[in-house]
Amino acid sequence: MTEAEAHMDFDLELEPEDLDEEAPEAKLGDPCLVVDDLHIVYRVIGARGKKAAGGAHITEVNEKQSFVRRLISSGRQHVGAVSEVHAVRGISFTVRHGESVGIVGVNGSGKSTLLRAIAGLMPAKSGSVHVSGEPSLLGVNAALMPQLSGERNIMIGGLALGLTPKQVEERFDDVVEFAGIGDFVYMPMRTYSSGMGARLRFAISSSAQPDILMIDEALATGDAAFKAKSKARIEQVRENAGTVFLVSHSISTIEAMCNRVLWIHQGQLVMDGPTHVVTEEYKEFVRAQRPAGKGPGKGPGKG
Ligand SMILES: Nc1ncnc2c1ncn2[C@@H]1O[C@H](COP(=O)(O)OP(=O)(O)OP(=O)(O)O)[C@@H](O)[C@H]1O
Repeated sequence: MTEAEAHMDFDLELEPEDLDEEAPEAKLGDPCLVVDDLHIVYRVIGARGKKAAGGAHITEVNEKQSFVRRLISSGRQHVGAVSEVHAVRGISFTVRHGESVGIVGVNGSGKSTLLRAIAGLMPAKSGSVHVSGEPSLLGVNAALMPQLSGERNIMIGGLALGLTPKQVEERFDDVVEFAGIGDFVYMPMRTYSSGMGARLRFAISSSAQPDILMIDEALATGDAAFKAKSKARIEQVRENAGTVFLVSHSISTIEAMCNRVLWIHQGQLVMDGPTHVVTEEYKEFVRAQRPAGKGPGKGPGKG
């Protein structure tokens, strides 16, 4: 089984506790996020090949250098060609307050890149992201530091989300309890399992009642009890007219938590609609890929 197929199996994994659950009806408010024809490009030095993970497009960049520039750089070590990975290619959508939006797609399709762009952590090559609301939208992922203890990261992450030091102190015990990391909170974050790290990030980012709560896979790494707690917290955010974005390979988690789903493939939006309509199509697509045994070959809607 290829790595892509292994992930696809995980995609379709249904957990018994989620089967009967559906995301509650959303009370929708005004638009709070507009993504307009967004393009995100990574520049990679020394890369070769035409396709990256998930079929993202790679272009080798032939930079014409001036005579002076060539003269200056002639003494430097040659680091290879510069390539561009076009990870998000012309995505547009609008989200309203109170929506809970899931993002699905095979590995490397551009989900995390899109989330990071919405969080303001990735510059757009072209197009734009317009956000209304507090800058607590900032994902804490960028702010957390693996060499520092969980305790220090709770403070840094809380401050990055706009809390005062006193507010962080008041919420400290709740964050540790929610993340279920016990005394590990005094250890450097680099010693955490990926699940512990993900749970702590979720606990920090949801402690500030953000306008837009963004979750990347954290829920997939938690047990049933953590999922139940997370679901309650997501609903709390939405009740306060917040918006939730969730990237997960667990379709059952997306179905339990989201009212709307965006399906991204090779950096493009292939479907945007009510959760079950999109997840059914997506599951069909993933199943159709399996017999070929070669991972994601054809794109959706390409026969
Ligand atoms: N820092 C980077 N530099 C260069 N290319 C990158 C970088 N990060 C991601 N990419 C490429 O951009 C494309 C989209 O990656 P991204 O991580 O957004 O996909 P994803 O859908 O979140 O994948 P996964 O489900 O595996 O987490 C992939 O082809 C990936 O290889």
